[in-house]
Amino acid sequence: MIKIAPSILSADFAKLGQEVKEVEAAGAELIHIDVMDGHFVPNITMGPIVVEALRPVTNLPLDVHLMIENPDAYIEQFAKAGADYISVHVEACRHLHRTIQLIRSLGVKAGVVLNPHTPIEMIQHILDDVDFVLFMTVNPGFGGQKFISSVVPKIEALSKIIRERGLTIEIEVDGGITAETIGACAKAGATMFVAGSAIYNQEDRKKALQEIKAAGEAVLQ
Ligand SMILES: O=C(CO)[C@@H](O)[C@H](O)COP(=O)(O)O
Ligand SMILES: [Co+2]
Repeated sequence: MIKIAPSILSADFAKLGQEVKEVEAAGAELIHIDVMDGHFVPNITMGPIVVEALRPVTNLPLDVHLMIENPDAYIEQFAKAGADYISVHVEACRHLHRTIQLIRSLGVKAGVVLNPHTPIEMIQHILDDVDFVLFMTVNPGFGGQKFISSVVPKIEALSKIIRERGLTIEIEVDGGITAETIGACAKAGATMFVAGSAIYNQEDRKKALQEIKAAGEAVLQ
């Protein structure tokens, strides 16, 4: 089962509600919201008020990707605003276990994110506590970057650990996902795929989304 999470970072911010509705109608499973603070990453995007504004616009789960320093200070605000999934970067958390517990205590699915260069060993002691792991396949900060294929063996290695330990953790992949790159990640064990520019920068978003999903499902048959 392949889930597609369009990233609104590549949407038209002047009509965000409509942009979300369009990908929902096109068959998206989640809406991915990239939160950037200008410190952890060199870009500034949106905060809890955008999540709150989008909450009544869609029935889809809101997948909030926090690329911020000190995420603990904002997690409650994002949960109250309507986030269903919240992920934090292992590189931004001083007390990762505490942060993950905080997310879960608010009734939100908790995820941990790894930058392309961060080894999976960094999260082996948190695997019992997370709902999902997000692998960055670009350096975080911007949409429209090139997929970094050297991340795929890390996805494969984590899938093996998840299987061996009998855990129920979903693997999400974010960055440069297209109909060409999704297959290798799906084969490696990922099930949730963020796609920003490959959907929103296309004339026919529905066609683009369906092609990406079909390419992911094709390798599983
Ligand atoms: O978190 C990020 C970037 O930091 C992503 O969610 C991007 O928004 C994905 O965009 P594409 O690579 O699919 O264009
Ligand atoms: Co993201």
